[in-house]
Amino acid sequence: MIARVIVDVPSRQTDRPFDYEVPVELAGWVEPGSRVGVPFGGRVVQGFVIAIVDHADVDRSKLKPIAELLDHLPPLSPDLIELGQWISEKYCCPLTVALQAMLPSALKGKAESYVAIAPDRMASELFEPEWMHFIRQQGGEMKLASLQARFPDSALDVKAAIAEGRLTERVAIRDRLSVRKVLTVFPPVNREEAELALTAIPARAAKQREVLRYMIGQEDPIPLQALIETLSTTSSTVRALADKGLLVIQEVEQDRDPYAGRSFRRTEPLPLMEGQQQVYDQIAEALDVAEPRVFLLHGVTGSGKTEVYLQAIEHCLNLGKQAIVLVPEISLTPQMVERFKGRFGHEVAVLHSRLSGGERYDEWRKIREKRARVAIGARSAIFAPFERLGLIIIDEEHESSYKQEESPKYHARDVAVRRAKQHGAAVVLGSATPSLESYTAAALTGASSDGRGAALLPMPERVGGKPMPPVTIVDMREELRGGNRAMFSRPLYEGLQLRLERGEQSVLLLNRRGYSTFVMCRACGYTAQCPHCDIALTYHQKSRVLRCHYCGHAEGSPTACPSCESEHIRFFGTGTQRVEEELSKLFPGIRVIRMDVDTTTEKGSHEKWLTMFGERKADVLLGTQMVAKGLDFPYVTLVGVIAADTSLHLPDFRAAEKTFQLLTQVAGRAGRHQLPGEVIIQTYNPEHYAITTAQHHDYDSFVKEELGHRRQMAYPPYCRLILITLSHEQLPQVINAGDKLAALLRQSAEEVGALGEGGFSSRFIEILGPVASSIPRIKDRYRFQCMVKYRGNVDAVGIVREAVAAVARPQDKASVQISVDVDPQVIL
Ligand SMILES: Nc1ncnc2c1ncn2[C@@H]1O[C@H](COP(=O)(O)OP(=O)(O)OP(=O)(O)O)[C@@H](O)[C@H]1O
Ligand SMILES: [Zn+2]
Ligand SMILES: [Zn+2]
Repeated sequence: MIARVIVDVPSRQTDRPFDYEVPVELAGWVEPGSRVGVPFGGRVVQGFVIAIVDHADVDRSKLKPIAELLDHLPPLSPDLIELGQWISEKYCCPLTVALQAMLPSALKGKAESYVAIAPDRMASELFEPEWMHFIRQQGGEMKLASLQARFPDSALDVKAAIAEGRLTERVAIRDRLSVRKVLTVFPPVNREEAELALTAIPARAAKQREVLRYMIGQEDPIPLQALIETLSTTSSTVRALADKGLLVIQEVEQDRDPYAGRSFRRTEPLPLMEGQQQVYDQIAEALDVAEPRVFLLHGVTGSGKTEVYLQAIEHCLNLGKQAIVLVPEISLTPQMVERFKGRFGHEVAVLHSRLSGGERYDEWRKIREKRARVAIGARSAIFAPFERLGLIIIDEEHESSYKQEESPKYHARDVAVRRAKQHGAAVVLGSATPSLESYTAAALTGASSDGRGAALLPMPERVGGKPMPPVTIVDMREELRGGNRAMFSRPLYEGLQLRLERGEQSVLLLNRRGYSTFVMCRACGYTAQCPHCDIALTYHQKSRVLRCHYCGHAEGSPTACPSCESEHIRFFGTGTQRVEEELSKLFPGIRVIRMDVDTTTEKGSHEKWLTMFGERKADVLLGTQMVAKGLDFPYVTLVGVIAADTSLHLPDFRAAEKTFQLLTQVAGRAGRHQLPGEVIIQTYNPEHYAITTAQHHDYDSFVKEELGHRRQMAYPPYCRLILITLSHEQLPQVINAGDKLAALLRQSAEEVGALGEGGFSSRFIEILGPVASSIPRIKDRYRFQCMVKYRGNVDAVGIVREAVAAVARPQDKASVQISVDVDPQVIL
């Protein structure tokens, strides 16, 4: 039997299966999806079996055997392998990178060397070195690294011993994390016998008596540690009883449950509103026929999308299938999880990046071992290892965080559609502000069963006919003319004042992108820049440190200008910290919760702040994008946006779309319950269509206007993009490689005969660049980019793959690095 293995060496040359012999003792265990350790280039590396075949491509006698099998259940299934192949093709990345992305990081094993005393040397020798004696004490085998740590001078001797055959070396793949096992004490099986034994225990072993008596009275096994603590005894006492065969101590697998100790109030399905019912019926019908279908649920904020998701999932489970719910990382709050756990209890597995590696691994195993039927999580939860998927829900489908920014640069929305096709599952994309891509796909094509296009499901009204909150636009230029230089306009100031008086709550959004504090000298104009990246350093007030958000470089903040020695060096910008200060100045005693990257890095902090706010322990929730999504607090009656424009001027063709989405989302946080709400948006561009349409909650008008611009500039959804970024420490090298790449791309584009056929023909390809990236240097590497725009039946990815392969020389570490981003979301 021969196994085709994808080795975990991510490079272009190794991105193909290699054949290995399956040793007899592993036959029947090794299957497609198995994770194995295999010898490769003089090392042992981790790999995935993607197929079992009878004939090898090479001379069978030359095949090496698989060194070890890493899990008894294969972590990947054939459908996930196929999905990985699709990702690797579509997003131009090595297959192993795609496969590894599907698994919790705990399963990324690394090779470790072990040394063992050779079998014929097991009899202890008279004059052996201390380290050899030590290995013997360890049972004859131990980790090489541990031996070296203990005997740092032994390296040469150990090497010699291996060469002489006194020691053998073995390499094995070890997981970074493993199943957590807890030593557990089991009550005696035969209680009568134990009672008898109890009387036989001598009086001087009183502690043993006590432990045994206690265990006789127990129904369930108890963790050893807990037993020791309860009876204030020692492990040797318990072990003594185990040695006598009166108790059993065993390792028991235990889950690290991040939600342990929290109870979730059981909720019942609500009777659906008419709008919800219509949408639900269509989804339920698709689930019944089990055909792959895509729906775009366009429901305004507060229209009750989540209830529809919950009932659709219930229907899916009743059909004996499983469901995946994707939500953006920052919306995955306890509030959100609670809504799902409240309905489906412990059958919900939660997967997100704020869990520790171990917790993530355990949640993943819950799915793998069929203990969970619903997975809720961020982007990568799309790979939840379910076998019969019925439904995939993507909430806030327009969120750019569904696109992974590092390899594999996949979009979870596209992966979802593909996975649904494999399983005959339905996909529901939900949003109050659908991405233009999804919206045009749905509006133009409607539903079709081949998994392309989508059926539009509108929910234009809030639950119970609650009105959308009125939105006031404040022109900050007028404020300035009126003599107000503060960051709060008079209407926003008065609005906040009123909420404080009434004991209601406010949410303040600081749209912070590119808007953090920076350091500038007022005398000479010097700004503090990162020495490794062409970007200004951000000032962190608490630690008084300047930090680069791209490479992590940090330095103390200067007291005098490094350039002209003037003392007029100041911190500029309006970070959340400054808004917070301003609030306390204007409203003494105001209770503010600030949520931004600085206050939410600690594990659980995000949750802590939201719970506090929900319990009305603060008057204002102030934050970045994090406060815009999914929150549902009954006492929030004012939403203020401090500066709507900051995202409007980014060098990104989606700038207007992102601004509109953010404003609409944050406006939707107000007045969702009994109390009526109000929204105040401050801006320097009051007539911009992204702002005026958001004011009127008018998605259709926004889309119409925005599509006009996209069409004119030939941007998505009127074409597709591939962004190729080249980087190198030396500028001439990057420019050279960029020119070469662009020339090759143009040549292939010409060959397919669609080059420059203009913006509106059904088939075209256009090569832009090379130009310097908008951040021209990151981590001491210069960056240039080429952009491929294409439409219609053109294999642009194929063209790019070939051109990149011709320019990149990956075996040469000093060569230019090239990264390919298909359907990029961020173009910096
Ligand atoms: N059928 C129903 N009957 C009564 N209340 C409902 C019903 N459906 C939803 N609700 C309530 O309406 C409120 C808004 O619903 P939900 O949060 O699901 O809206 P949403 O569309 O997901 O909003 P957003 O996109 O703003 O997050 C919630 O408090 C929810 O409990
Ligand atoms: Zn200066
Ligand atoms: Zn930097």
